[in-house]
Amino acid sequence: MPLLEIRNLKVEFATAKGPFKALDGVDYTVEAGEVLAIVGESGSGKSVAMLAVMGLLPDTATITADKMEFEGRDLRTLSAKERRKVIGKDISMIFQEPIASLNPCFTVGHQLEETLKAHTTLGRRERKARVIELMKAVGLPKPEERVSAFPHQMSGGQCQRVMIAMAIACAPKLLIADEPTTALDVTIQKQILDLLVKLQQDSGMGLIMITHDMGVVAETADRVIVQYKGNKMEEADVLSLFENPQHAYTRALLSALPENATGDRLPTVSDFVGAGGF
Ligand SMILES: Nc1ncnc2c1ncn2[C@@H]1O[C@H](COP(=O)(O)OP(=O)(O)OP(=O)(O)O)[C@@H](O)[C@H]1O
Repeated sequence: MPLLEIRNLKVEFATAKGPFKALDGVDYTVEAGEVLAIVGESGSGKSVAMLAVMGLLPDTATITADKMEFEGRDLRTLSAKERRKVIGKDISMIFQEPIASLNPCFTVGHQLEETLKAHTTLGRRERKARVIELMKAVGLPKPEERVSAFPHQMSGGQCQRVMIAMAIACAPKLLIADEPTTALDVTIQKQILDLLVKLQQDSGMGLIMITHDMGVVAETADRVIVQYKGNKMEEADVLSLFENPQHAYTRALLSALPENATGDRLPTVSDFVGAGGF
């Protein structure tokens, strides 16, 4: 049984200009221990799809799917209470803006402890020990001191490490990382990607990596879904996708990688729109 199995997921938003179809019938399957990358440019519906899984879309969204299962449990029919047991514990998510995702009023140690309080039965002393353990696991220096730091006293990369610590606090079976390195400096991006891959390999959790960056796909993924304007263009294992891309849009994304540059200017996807028939 797959960890996550979604069939024909559609999301439509009610907007002032009328209904807007953000996702138009996409399938996603993630096996236990697998890294799936969902790649596509801005607006392709990558985030919307995973926010639908997490139940985090606003009321203006209408979500339909023929199947939406986590470990065989139907996510569509879970009560709010049952959903809280799965979301944030078995499935967790990290976002692009680590500083904005943390509460500025509380220390990072407190915020990590709150996550443990919500989802585990650990006592106070055990929680404090686990917080230090988690901070070590994500490579935060001097965790005994850093527990008392507020988010604004940390760098973006360190805040993302805290967010990752929060996300793995309850040993999730599936972690969804939505552009986890986009807001960070280039040198830090690589460190955070390496950390995510290491945590995934050590724990065996499934990982969904949402990205617009084929470089990130190459570094992390086992399998790749390429999305464009709410539709799936292509799905393949990572080697086949890079060696033998089937769809013109995938070739467009690949040609935007710096190592594939031929002229004095990098091509963009818009150079291919129309020509490739998508
Ligand atoms: N709450 C909302 N109301 C209306 N439209 C929305 C809402 N949230 C997202 N959309 C639209 O849905 C489409 C898909 O958005 P989504 O955030 O999933 O794109 P994405 O591929 O993740 O790109 P990005 O990397 O920019 O987030 C976009 O056109 C976006 O404007």
